Order: sequence, then C-alpha cells, then structure tokens
Amino acid sequence: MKLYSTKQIYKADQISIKKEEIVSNELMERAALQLFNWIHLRMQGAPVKIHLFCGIGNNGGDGIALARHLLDHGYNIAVYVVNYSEKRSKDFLINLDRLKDRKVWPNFMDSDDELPEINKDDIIVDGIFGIGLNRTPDTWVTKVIQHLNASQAFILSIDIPSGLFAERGTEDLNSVIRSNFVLSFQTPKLAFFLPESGRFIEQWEVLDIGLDPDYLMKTETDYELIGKNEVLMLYRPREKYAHKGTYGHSLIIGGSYGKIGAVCLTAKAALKVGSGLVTAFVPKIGYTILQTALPEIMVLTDSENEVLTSMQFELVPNVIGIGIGMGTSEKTITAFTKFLSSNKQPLVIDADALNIISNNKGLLEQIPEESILTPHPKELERLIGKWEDDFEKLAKVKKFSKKYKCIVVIKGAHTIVIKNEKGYVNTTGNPGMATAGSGDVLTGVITGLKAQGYTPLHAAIFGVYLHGKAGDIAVEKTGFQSLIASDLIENLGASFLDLFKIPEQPIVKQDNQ
Ligand SMILES: NC(=O)C1=CN([C@@H]2O[C@H](COP(=O)(O)OP(=O)(O)OC[C@H]3O[C@@H](n4cnc5c(N)ncnc54)[C@H](OP(=O)(O)O)[C@@H]3O)[C@@H](O)[C@H]2O)[C@H](O)CC1
Ligand SMILES: [K+]
Repeated sequence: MKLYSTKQIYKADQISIKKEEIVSNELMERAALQLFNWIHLRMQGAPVKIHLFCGIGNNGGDGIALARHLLDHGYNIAVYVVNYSEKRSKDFLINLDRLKDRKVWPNFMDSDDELPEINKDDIIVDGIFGIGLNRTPDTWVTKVIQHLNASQAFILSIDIPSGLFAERGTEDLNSVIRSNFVLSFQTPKLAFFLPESGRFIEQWEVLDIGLDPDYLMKTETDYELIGKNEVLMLYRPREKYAHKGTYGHSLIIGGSYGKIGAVCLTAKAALKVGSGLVTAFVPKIGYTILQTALPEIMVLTDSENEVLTSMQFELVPNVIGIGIGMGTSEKTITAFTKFLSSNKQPLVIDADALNIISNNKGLLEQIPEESILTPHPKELERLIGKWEDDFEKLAKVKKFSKKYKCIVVIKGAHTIVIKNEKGYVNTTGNPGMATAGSGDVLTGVITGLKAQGYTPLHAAIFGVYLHGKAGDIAVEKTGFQSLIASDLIENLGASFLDLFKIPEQPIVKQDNQ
C-alpha cells in the first residue's frame, strides 16, 4: 500500500474536485459519511454520550459534518469548537451553518477555563487538527488535549491524532491526542509507523473517500506499507526439476567463544527459508556445536579456537551473512578488514561487523554494491550518528544508502527497509520478538532468500515480512514473554504457508436455512 505524503493528498483533493466537477465540501461530506457509517455499524444507535471536539479547519469541518449525521440518527452528542484561530475554513463554516439549521449550537472554547466533564464511558471524537497542523498548538489547546487524554474515554481520531505532525517530528509530545482508533482518509500517514509518533495510535483503519484513482495509481510515493499483498508479488515459486544447487549457497561468517549459538540461529534460518546449501565459517570451538546442532549444514573453521583471525575459504557462495556473534577482538578486526578488501560476493552485514565498520567508516567504501545492512537502533546510531527525531533518522539513512549504494534495514516495531530515496515499512511482528537472537534469525532469513536469487531489495523486504509473520504465528502459541528466537525459525514454514491462505469468509445465513 502506498503511503501518500500530505502534499500528494492535497493534490489528489484538487484533481478529484476538478475531474469530478464537484465542490470541495462534497469531499468533506464523503469523509463525514464514511466516518458516520463506520461508527453507526458498530454502535447501532447506542445511547452513549459522544463528545465531538472540532477545530476550525477542514479536520474540524469533518467533525461538524459527522455531528450532523449522528444527530440525524438520534445519537446523544455534544459538540465543541476548539477556537484556536479566526481563520475558519470555508467548508467548516458551511457545515457549522448546517448544524445550526438543526438548532445545535456548539460550545465555543477559547481557553482551558471551560473544560467540559467527560465520563470514562463516553466517546470522544477528535477533530481538532488534521494534516494541516504546521506548528505546536498553543498552551491552552495543549491543556484541552491533555484533558481529553486524561478522561479515559475512548478516543476516535479523524484522519490523524490531533497535535501529531504527519511528516515531521513533534516537539511537544504533551500536545498530542492518544488515539484508541484513527480513521484515516485514503492513506495511513507515515507517522503512524515510527517509534516516537506511533505510540499515540492504538489502531487505525483507512477510509476510502474516492480520491481520483488515476492520480493515486500513477503517483510514486516515498514510502510503501508492506503487507501480504505486497510480498506475494515478490514470492518465487519452486521449480519441479530443481535441485539443491538451484537455490544457492549461503555462507555465514561469525561466532566467538560463548556466541556460537548466534551462528546456529542464523545458519538454521537461512536453511529454513530455502537456501539450497548453507556453510558456517566459525572459530574452531564452534565445530562440534554446529555439526551437532545442525546436521544439514557444512562447517569451516578458523585456525584459532575462540575468535576469527582469518576469513579465507575456497568455496564460492552466492551470498555471505557476516558479523553474527563475531566479537570485535583486534585479530577479528584485522581479518574482517582484509576480507572486505578482497571480497566480491554480496553481503548481509550484521552485529559486530557493523560495529567494526562504525569504528572505521572508510570500510564502507569497500562493501559491495547492494549489500544489506541490518542495524538495530544503537548500531544505526554508531553508523550514521545521532538524530533529532525519527524523520531526520529516515532522511539520514536515505542519504547513507545513496552514498554507499547499500540497503539499510532499520530494525524496530515497524522495521523499515531503505534503498536510496525509498522506504518500505513492514507490518508484521510483535513485542515478543524483542528477544535475544531475533536479529540473528533475521540475518539468516535475508541471507537465505538472497542465496536463492531474490534481488537484495526483495530479500530484505520479504525477509523482514516473513520474520515478523513467523513471530506473529509463534506468539499465538507462546505468548509475548515466552517467545524465543528458535520459535521464529520453527514458524518460518508456517509464515510461507500463510501467504497462500485464503481469508476465512463470514458465514452468511440464508433466511430459509
Ligand atoms: N483528501 C483528504 O484526505 C481530505 C481531508 N479532509 C480533512 O481535511 C483535513 C486537513 O484540513 P486543513 O484545513 O488543511 O487543516 P487542519 O484542519 O488540520 O488545520 C486547520 C488550520 O489550522 C492552522 N494551524 C495549523 N497548526 C496550528 C496550530 N498549532 N495552532 C493554530 N492553528 C494552526 C492552519 O492554518 P494557518 O493558515 O493558520 O497556518 C491549518 O490550515 C484532513 O486532516 C482531513 O481531516 C477533508 O475534509 C476532505 C478531503
Ligand atoms: K484529528
């Protein structure tokens, strides 16, 4: 699913209005009707108090128009206008008049002296600010927002939680509505998926307000949301006459005393996603462990017992996953530096390999084009430096990806894969996956996919999705706390199978049955 920017949404509005020869408040009416239908379907006329807090722009206009539909259907409403500016939008005013025609006068709030009482069993509709927010709200508006947050009532936000910037960092996090549900028009906003802003959104859904399909289809976006439909297009079916050589050879380089388990996880994950052959290159101490734990793989060893001191081998793998549990001893740093100067194979670079590179940025010039880097937040910071907010982080990673011609996997609740100017936001995964070895498994998954012939970008996007899905399937059986990295590996098969599951259809009973 494409994630359109606010600029693109405003443009889509203009094009739709022109093409369909409609006036702009018809779009607002569509938005309000969609909101109403969503609420009505769930509430079925229940006499719960609904407080609608509306700003003076089009987000507020949506709220005022929604209030009219709720009123017409007998809902118990109270309408407030958070009067933060004199510049009321045209469509807000049209809808305010329509409401007044029904003898409803909203409560105009100009300060926080007049905060209304809200019960925890009431519902709040949040239409104070939408995507037009362009500066931090005034102190009194922030106090209103805090009052709503403190009420414990269910908060339904229109388009975006009020106070949250859709495309830049929010300076004052106290001025943001904590939404239980966001109904977002036409596209979810990028802010919903980033660690600092995503926490304000419990759930979201997109409402289609029929913006020009032609424009939406043709328009390229900077970000895409990756779900099942997107990865199904990437899936490469197996051929009947294939043999193990068809699906490539993954080499996993890593391990040190006490960290051979990490290599076990990576190597096994590479096998489990279908790499034809997997070889691990580890210090001698890993030999028996790997041969015992994973009879399906081959093992090469360094001359040293506890750390890697040379990374030389004769085989020619299709891809190398490197860094897992490797440590950063002097000898390993020297070996890794030498390896980079002669290596021509595609790389998936993780953990200590990233840390070594962070300490010697010149090494970045030596990584092959289209290598995949898989840093967690701390590793990323060592690599690109500190950032002010999540949006600056994304901008910095894009620049980094372009400069070093690599793909960066920014690990997090919504892992984002960046290649040049474009970002792919993953939708699978859960907090149970914040556990030891989860990243080692991801490195194995991406390496194993790359070995089979997926392009580096597709291996990264698909790998991140499968890894998260395996976690979602596993957590159903283990719960968040008990999920461990091995559970992810065990569920990679189920994660593939899930791609082809047909969603269950609701059973519709006929009258004569
Ligand atoms: N295609 C769609 O998705 C449609 C969306 N709709 C809804 O429209 C809003 C966006 O509406 P807009 O009027 O552009 O913006 P807002 O309602 O978010 O804000 C109104 C104005 O408030 C001013 N502003 C911004 N920040 C502040 C602040 N901190 N304090 C005070 N005032 C502020 C700003 O105007 P200025 O000229 O003063 O800068 C805003 O313009 C979208 O979210 C949807 O809900 C349409 O209804 C249908 C199509
Ligand atoms: K809002």
